[in-house]
Amino acid sequence: MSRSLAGLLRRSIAAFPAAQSSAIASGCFYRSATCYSTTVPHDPDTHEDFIPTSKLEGSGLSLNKIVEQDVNENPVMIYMKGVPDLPRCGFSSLAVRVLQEYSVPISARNILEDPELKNAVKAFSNWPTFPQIFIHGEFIGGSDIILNMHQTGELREKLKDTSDGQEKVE
Ligand SMILES: N[C@@H](CCC(=O)N[C@@H](CS)C(=O)NCC(=O)O)C(=O)O
Ligand code: FES
Repeated sequence: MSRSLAGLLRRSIAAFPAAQSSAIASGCFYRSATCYSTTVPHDPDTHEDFIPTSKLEGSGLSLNKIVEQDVNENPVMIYMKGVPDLPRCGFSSLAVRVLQEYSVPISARNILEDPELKNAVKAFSNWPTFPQIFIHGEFIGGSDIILNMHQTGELREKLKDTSDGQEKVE
């Protein structure tokens, strides 16, 4: 593992000492003000003008089709909280940092921007949490799995057919 990635793993815990015990209990490193793990319940009394809608729906494709297209057309696709340059959750941040160890293009969608997309991705993969990573159309899993695959060398194998998908040498 590169030194930067090992550092990130340590900082994920160390940066939030006060929240550490509750964070570990809840699975949330960013608990308190910046945690996005809660789902906003749909209020049946909300006027339909204010019900969250998907930005992607205007494309004419169903959200399920959009996800299918995303994962088939992009060698590495991640659905995450935030964007690769500004992850909004420690788990998404970790997954991006792992993928950035390789010279592969990373395609991403921010599910925080689109609750409908978030539900569509969960239904597509049958996986309840984010991040969600797909490689060559295959659902891989979340941050624990991608980190483990990186550590065992399995990720390098998976990415080796992707254009210049070699682990970066540091
Ligand atoms: N162990 C998981 C951690 C991911 C996780 O627990 N994500 C939570 C908090 S960000 C989540 O997505 N919860 C459901 C949601 O927010 O809709 C992994 O390996 O990816
Ligand atoms: S753990 Fe809180 S947003 Fe991901």
